[in-house]
Amino acid sequence: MSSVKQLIYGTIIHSLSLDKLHIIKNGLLGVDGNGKIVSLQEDVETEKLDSILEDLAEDSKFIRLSKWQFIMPGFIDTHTHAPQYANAGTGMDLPLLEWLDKYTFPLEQSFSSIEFAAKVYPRFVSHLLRNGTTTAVYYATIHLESSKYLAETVKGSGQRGFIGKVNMDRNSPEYYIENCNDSVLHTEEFVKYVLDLDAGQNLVQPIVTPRFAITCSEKLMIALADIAAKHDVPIQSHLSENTSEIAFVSKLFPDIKDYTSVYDHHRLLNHKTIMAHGVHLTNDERDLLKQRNVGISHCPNSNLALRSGVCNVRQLLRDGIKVGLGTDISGGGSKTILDAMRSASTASRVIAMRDGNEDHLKLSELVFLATMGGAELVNLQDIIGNFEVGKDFDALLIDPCAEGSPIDIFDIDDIGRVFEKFIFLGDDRNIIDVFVKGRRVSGI
Ligand SMILES: Nc1nc2[nH]cnc2c(=O)[nH]1
Ligand SMILES: [Zn+2]
Repeated sequence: MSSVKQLIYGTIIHSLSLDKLHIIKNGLLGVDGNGKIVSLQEDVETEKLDSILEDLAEDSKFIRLSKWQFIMPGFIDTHTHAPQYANAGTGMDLPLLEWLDKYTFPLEQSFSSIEFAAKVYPRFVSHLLRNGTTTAVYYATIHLESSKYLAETVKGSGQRGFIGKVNMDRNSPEYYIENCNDSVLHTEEFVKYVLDLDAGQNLVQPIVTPRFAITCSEKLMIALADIAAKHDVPIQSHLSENTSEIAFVSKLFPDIKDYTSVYDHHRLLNHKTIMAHGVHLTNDERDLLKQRNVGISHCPNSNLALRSGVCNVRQLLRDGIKVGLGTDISGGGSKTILDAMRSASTASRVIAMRDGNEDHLKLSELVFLATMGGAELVNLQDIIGNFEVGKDFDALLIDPCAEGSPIDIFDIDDIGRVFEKFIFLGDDRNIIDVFVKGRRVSGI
């Protein structure tokens, strides 16, 4: 017990696999001074608590959860655009390519000003944390300085984050474009800067970010693949989101078989690559993604809002492709992974109705995608995603009875139903504490 710095007693809920949601009653979870889970016991009788607490070091903290409170793993947002937070909830009248031109590129250009970035980024990171996102995978903009500033903001907040300086050297408006050399030089500088900032802590990491094949020349894509390989860092981009985008890519690369192969051709696909969307993939493309062990960030809010299409997540999972959830702010209008889970549920029901032979996603699967699935996408499945002993304590303390709670509990309810109510009805009022690596981070 001497290494335990925090001990939590009560209901503990986490995902063991896609179909196994584990609800531990009278659980006892110990966290050490480095934020690591050192013990997890089930069914610990209340009567035994006194003697357990006697052994607890004086400077350790004990949290006893009340009847309906529980802890669960923090949410992982595997795809979001921090600058686009300023547009969230607006401009959803156009499809992807027109939407980028009219709303998104003009906004992102404003981040050439650090002053503007300072108005948006801290608010966005705070909102994500308050809504239970303990890990987020961010796109910044093409600007080196404000991208560094986003990394510093995430670091300062205590959130775990992957931050990408966006690359685009063609098919972009003249007010928002880089030349290939600058793009490469700035990216390498950015990668080194963020690696230094993190100092090996696995909290803030760089991610190489060719925006998508349309806005990146072949030379740029290859140079970016080299930077990612040299520094052993992950890669993110967009893939097969919208049919006009796919047609544009096949016009740009007439000799390459399909969109996924374009990235493969430029050595951008590996086990550390996260591709957002993957709505319209062919069988061959899914095979290639599986072969390269690429993860797909499913962004249902965005796919519905931009009318990009409905992604068949069950098909991806059947094919053995890793899947996590993303908010894709501001293609998607909601900044919460709770909302992404609900939209993923709705999207899967649309597929079920349309195809007849496909079942919708179940609660255990939605929770897995929001936690363990995301951990697999960012290659931190041995560090976060659930409460296995040895992992970091990235967690949410949920109070279904918090003040102003949108959840009502009745005599017919049990903890399983209350958990389901939180997933489908709950909001930030129920998230009363957020921990990353054992540290409380909700107070920003
Ligand atoms: N949803 C979405 N798709 C993209 N494809 C290229 N850029 C973007 C973006 O900012 N949002
Ligand atoms: Zn996106």
